[in-house]
Amino acid sequence: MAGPRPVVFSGPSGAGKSTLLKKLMKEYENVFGFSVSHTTRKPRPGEENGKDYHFVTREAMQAAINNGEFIENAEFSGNMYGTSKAAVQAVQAKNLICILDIDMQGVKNIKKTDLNPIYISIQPPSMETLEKRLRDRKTESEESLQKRLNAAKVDIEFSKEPGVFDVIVINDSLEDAYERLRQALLGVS
Ligand SMILES: Nc1ncnc2c1ncn2[C@@H]1O[C@H](COP(=O)(O)OP(=O)(O)OP(=O)(O)O)[C@@H](O)[C@H]1O
Ligand SMILES: Nc1nc2c(ncn2[C@@H]2O[C@H](COP(=O)(O)O)[C@@H](O)[C@H]2O)c(=O)[nH]1
Repeated sequence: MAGPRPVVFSGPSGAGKSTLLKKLMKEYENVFGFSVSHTTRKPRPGEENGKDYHFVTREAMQAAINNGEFIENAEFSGNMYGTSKAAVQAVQAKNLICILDIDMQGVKNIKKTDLNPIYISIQPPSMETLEKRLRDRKTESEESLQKRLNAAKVDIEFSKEPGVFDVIVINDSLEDAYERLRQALLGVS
């Protein structure tokens, strides 16, 4: 795919990917653009269709996958998620650096494509902190929270595999983590 090298953000649910990438895109709005994924999960308060996600039904998403419209897709915590070719192309057409926020399965699948992104893992300082942040976010049912915490344990181990990620940022203090991210991506602090 043409254009500057995309950036993949991955890491456990609740690690702080959205928080960090929103901060980055606010500061560098003419540099980065977000690849708006599709999902079958219900919108959270404040989330906008077409901005945070394309919120779709399972039937519509499966039909689009079958039609070859997705670069990757995955089932996570009981919902479908996926990156459409159109989402990435829309960012690249503006000559912006495309940012993808995807789970571990997405990382594995993107590695089989020719997208060639920089892979960044955002990790929590501990499982206890992760659980607290997810609970305090108040977006998940107990069932969804437990699924996300179980997935997080696998994700944390995956992130330790040599060569999977180019950069690992531990999101302890938000300001410190942001500075490390900015340094890694732009060489500025
Ligand atoms: N460094 C931090 N210190 C304290 N709280 C934080 C920090 N970073 C993020 N948070 C908070 O933790 C919660 C989870 O962050 P966020 O939603 O960005 O995670 P995420 O990795 O994008 O999760 P998901 O994968 O579920 O979308 C949010 O309520 C956010 O405000
Ligand atoms: N494989 C993909 N994973 C995705 C995509 N968009 C988001 N995600 C990941 O899903 C979980 C949960 O997100 P949430 O918004 O419900 O909290 C998180 O880890 C995201 O990174 C995608 O297109 N493909």
